Amino acid sequence: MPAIECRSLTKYYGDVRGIEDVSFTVADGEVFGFLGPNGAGKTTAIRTLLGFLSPTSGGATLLGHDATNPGESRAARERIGYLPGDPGLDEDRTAEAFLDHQAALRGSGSREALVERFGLDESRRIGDLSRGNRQKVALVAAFMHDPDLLLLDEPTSGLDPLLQEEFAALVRERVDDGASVLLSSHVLGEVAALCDRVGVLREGRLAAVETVEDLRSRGGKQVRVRVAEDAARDAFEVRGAMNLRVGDTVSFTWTGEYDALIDLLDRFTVRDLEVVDAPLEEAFMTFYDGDVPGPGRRHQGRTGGGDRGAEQAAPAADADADGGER
Ligand SMILES: Nc1ncnc2c1ncn2[C@@H]1O[C@H](COP(=O)(O)OP(=O)(O)OP(=O)(O)O)[C@@H](O)[C@H]1O
Repeated sequence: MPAIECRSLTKYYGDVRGIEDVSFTVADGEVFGFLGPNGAGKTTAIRTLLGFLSPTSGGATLLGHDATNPGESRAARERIGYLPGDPGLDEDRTAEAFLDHQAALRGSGSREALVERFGLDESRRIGDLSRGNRQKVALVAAFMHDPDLLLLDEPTSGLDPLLQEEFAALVRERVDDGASVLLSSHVLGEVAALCDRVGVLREGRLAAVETVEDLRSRGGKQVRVRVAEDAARDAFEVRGAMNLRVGDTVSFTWTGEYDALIDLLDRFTVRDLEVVDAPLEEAFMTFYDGDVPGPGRRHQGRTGGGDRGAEQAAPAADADADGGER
């Protein structure tokens, strides 16, 4: 049984498209990444899967439960850890009171270990915590009941690099213990480091689902070569060579067959040669027409509409789906 099976899932907010015709499967024990720029539909997909939003059409199962059926969705959420992209934590409560409440709903076997691991001071009022510390509270809430499936929306936003590493280690441990993960990010490196496969969301649609390995190979190789002869530009303007630069050395991104590259270079006396993986970003140019998700792009808070205000740091067992929206 797959951890998630999503079939033509579509969610419109009135006339505004959230996601359209999104289909994918997350296998048991897999880490699947949603990658896409702001507004691509990552949060909408996750919240519809969780049953917090009712789909306009299509369906999904989570851990075998029908995500569109409120009773089944509630049952599934007991075995799910959810980290919202924008945890609407109650500012007046202490972290301890919030985690106590979440623990009462779903359990808290790993709470103490996680609090220690992330160096969280539970006694402080959530309103007094920095963004990173709030994110830690949300992380502990999502992981502390040792869920079978984790849905993590921009999980490392606000965390410093050391804590990002700690988070990545935690995800890997949980997957080794049998959990499955769906995480969203617009940080390519994060997705590449953690995920087995990536679903690229663009304007509400899944533009592609690929293994990280395939994505890398799609990016091609970066070639830098110095030749003894005068390197005429025309000689390198061949199919497969992109971003060509000709100077003392010639550099280009090679997306063709290796044999063709060797044939090309064989016409020269090669003095120096470097062939390395092209940055993963290049693979994404093909999906985004230059609007590439990357480390420089930060999460921007949204002004919530409709049901967004009800978001919590973990799925409350009694959370209601919005029901009414189309
Ligand atoms: N409550 C809402 N009411 C109306 N439109 C919405 C609402 N929530 C999201 N949208 C719209 O749905 C589309 C997808 O937004 P969504 O938040 O799912 O994208 P995202 O990929 O998660 O973006 P981000 O990285 O900014 O979180 C956007 O056009 C957005 O404006």
